This record gives sequence, C-alpha cells and structure tokens, in this order.
Amino acid sequence: MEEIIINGGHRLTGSVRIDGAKNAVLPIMAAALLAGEGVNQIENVPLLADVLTMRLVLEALNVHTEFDKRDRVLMIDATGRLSEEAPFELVSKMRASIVVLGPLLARLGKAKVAMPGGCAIGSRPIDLHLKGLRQLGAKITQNNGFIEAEASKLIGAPIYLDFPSVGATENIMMAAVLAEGTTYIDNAAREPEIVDLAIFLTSMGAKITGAGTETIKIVGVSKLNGTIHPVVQDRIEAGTFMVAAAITQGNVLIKDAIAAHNRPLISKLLEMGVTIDELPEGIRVVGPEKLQPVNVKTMPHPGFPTDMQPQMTIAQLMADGTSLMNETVFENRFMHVNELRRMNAQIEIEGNTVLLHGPAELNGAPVEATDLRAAAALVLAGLVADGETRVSKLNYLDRGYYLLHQKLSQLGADIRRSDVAEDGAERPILNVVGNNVSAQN
Ligand SMILES: CC(=O)N[C@H]1[C@@H](OP(=O)(O)OP(=O)(O)OC[C@H]2O[C@@H](n3ccc(=O)[nH]c3=O)[C@H](O)[C@@H]2O)O[C@H](CO)[C@@H](O)[C@@H]1O
Ligand SMILES: C=C(OP(=O)(O)O)C(=O)O
Repeated sequence: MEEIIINGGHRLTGSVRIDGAKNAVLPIMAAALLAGEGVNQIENVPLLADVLTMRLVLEALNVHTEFDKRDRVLMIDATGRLSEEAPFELVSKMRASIVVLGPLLARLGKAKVAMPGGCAIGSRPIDLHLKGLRQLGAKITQNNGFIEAEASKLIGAPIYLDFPSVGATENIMMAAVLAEGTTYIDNAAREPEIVDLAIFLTSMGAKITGAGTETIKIVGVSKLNGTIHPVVQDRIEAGTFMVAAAITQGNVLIKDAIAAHNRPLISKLLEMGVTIDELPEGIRVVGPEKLQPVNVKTMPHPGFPTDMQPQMTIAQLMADGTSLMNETVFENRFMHVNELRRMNAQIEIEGNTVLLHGPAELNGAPVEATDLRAAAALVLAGLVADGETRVSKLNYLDRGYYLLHQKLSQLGADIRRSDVAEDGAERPILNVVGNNVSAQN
C-alpha cells in the first residue's frame, strides 16, 4: 500500500515551483483534436495521472502523441483519420474526458462518448453540456451508456448557461469555434483555465473574445491549425502551498504564482492574519503565530474555489475560534471531515456547511483519501498534527499533484512516500530523476 508518512510540527521555509494546471491542460489536450493541419506542442505539461489518462483517450481516438516528460512537452498530432468513439474504460476513469465531445463533434460531425457517471464529490450531470451542443444544432441521443452526437453542420447560436459550468463552457466553446456563424455563451464560467483554453484556441486560429467574462463570443472559422502553447500555472497547487505556509508559521515563496488567479484565497488568508507579499518573483506567504477564524463560501470563479475548500478547512481548524465552511458547488465534498475527526478535529456538519472548532490539537493517525483535494487536505493536516500521520489511497492525490511530498520535504517538512511491500519493507515508489519521474506510463 502506498502511503505518505508525515511527522508534524515543522515550519516550512524556502521557495517552491508550481506545475502547469491540470484543469487547463485537460481541455487543451481535447482542443488539440480540432487541428486538422499541423501538430500542437503543449508546454509546461504537469506529470499527472489525469494527463496520462487524457493521453490514452486521445490515442484511442487515433491521435498520435509524444510526451517528453523531462521537458514537460506534449506533441499532439490529430491530422490523421480520427475515430469518433471515446471508450467507457477511459471516460469512467476520468470525468474530465467528457470534454472531447465538443471538439470531436466539430471536427468529425459525430461523436460517441461514454457517459461519465458521477464521482465521489457529487452526481455531476452533463445536461448543460448537451443543452448547449443541441443549441448549436447537434442531435444527441443516449444509448447503452454512450452519448451519441451528430451534426452535419454546427450553426452558431446564443446560449445561456443556467449555471456557469466550467466543463459545459469548454465543450460549447470547442464546438463553436468550427461552427458556421457566431455563438454567444452567456453566464459562462470565468475560471483562469477557460481563459487559457481561449488563448490556445485563438493561437490555433479561432476567433474568441470575452473569455474570463460572463459572455464569450465565438465567431466560427473553417479550420484550425496546430500551435505552441505553455499551460498556465496551477492556481490550486499554488493555493495548497499557500495554506501549507499559513498553518505552519512558515515563510514560503510560491514562485511565479499569479495573485489575480487566487484573489479569494488571498483575501481570506489576509483576514486570518497571514502576511502575503505579491512580489515580481511570486507570492510570499508568512504564517502568523495565531490564525483568526474566518467564514468561507465556495462559488464559481471569481468566488472562493471549491477545489481549495478541503485544504482551507485545515487552516480554519487551526484558527483561534470557530469558522464556517459553506460548500455551494458540489453536494458531497466534505468526505475528508470523517478522516479529520480521526485526527481529533472537532467538526460539525449541517447540510452543506461545516463548523470547524479551532484551535485544533490534531493527533497523527492513519487516514484514507476519498478524492483528490481531500488527499491534499489530509497531507496538510499531517503537517500540523502531533506525531505520525499516514495518508493512503494516493491514486487520488496523483490525479492532481506531482511529487507533493518531495516539494514539502524541500521546504522542511518531515514527509516521505513509501510503498509497503508484502514483507513489510518500505521502498520509494517514484523513480525520480532530477525533477522528473521516469517510466510512469
Ligand atoms: C477538469 C476540471 O476542470 N475540473 C473542474 C471543473 O469541473 P466541472 O467542469 O465538472 O465542474 P462544473 O463547473 O461543470 O460543475 C459545477 C456544478 O455544476 C453542476 N453541473 C455541471 C454541468 C452540467 O451540465 N450540469 C450541472 O448541474 C455540477 O454538478 C456542479 O455542481 O470545475 C469544477 C468547479 O470549479 C472544479 O471543481 C473541477 O476541478
Ligand atoms: C474536482 C476536481 O477535478 P475533476 O473535475 O477532474 O474531478 C479537482 O481538481 O479538484
């Protein structure tokens, strides 16, 4: 069983480099399907399990890919004869693979993608994706667990999203870039990853304005070409390190972090008494002796990100008093709470709100991750717990963090990753070469 083993109580100091964003690279990899000519060169690609899964999805669609893991460059050549079917085995492994639906439909006039199903944090329907694609003229049916979409021609249209869904905005954008005429997406998602996707598509030859605002305008073009694109920095990984510094009375420079992408987190950490300096070289975070309690509500961007909610609850637990966390985006994103209770945390759940009673005196314990950000939160809890914490089910962590344990160790945490073999002996699981992982797929 792979575990991260942490002995809490160490101050974090130094600087840390953040990788490219998972939530930007996945739709960008799907958008590469739109290039009928030329090869796409995606740079700053994070070495994550989800990236490897999306690469398999592309290869199942007959796309040729080459991944230079040392330099983090992924070449995607979608100029060959593509298949329209994204298989169940891969889509069921990663919900985000649903974003191949829009580009496949635009490129081939048809697509068959397995229904992604729910996941631990919520039921996560895709009705808004399908409604938008239908408004562009697609005929969509659901048969035997697959979504089948067809359109001899996509035609631009005004589309209003009932909720600013990130995935629906991306799927619709990627279909509309090759549609005839103009599409407006109203109440669009405004996340920085939407902006990065729009930059990528524009560089491929698409005509998009308004990404990052609530109305995105897309004027369809007849073809798109391959381009070169560096993936934007992962604001959630950056935010996770900001919380790590805040709770350990640390002093950490998050290199090249983009403050504008983490405004809601910065604002809440300042309220808690954390010192934050926005410098040309990044964001410096200095944790105080005592954190002040603070109430937080998750919202679509530019609200407080749900992907930082579990990590933020650790800062709230360490604060001097009771804090509230209200989760409004996903209906089941408090699964880390039961594990934290095993570490002696005093937490009450009332509907979609938790009351976190601080300052917690956390005890190290064996705990299990239940989803990606829960895994990160448990690692953070281990940094401030008394004694040894062992976090298992690291497959969740590997979806979104590359060598988190190594980066924390370089900042002074007592943390290691092990694979406990049959004979009980521990051995490192990742074959690390410099800042690279070899033979991971
Ligand atoms: C790969 C990726 O980028 N994942 C991110 C993306 O997920 P994802 O794109 O799945 O998230 P959405 O913004 O679509 O979902 C937000 C809410 O809208 C609901 N909804 C969504 C679509 C739909 O058709 N119908 C519907 O009801 C969902 O169930 C959820 O309650 O944005 C989420 C919200 O910031 C993040 O937590 C995820 O990390
Ligand atoms: C929920 C997340 O991702 P996904 O949408 O890929 O499950 C996340 O990154 O926290």
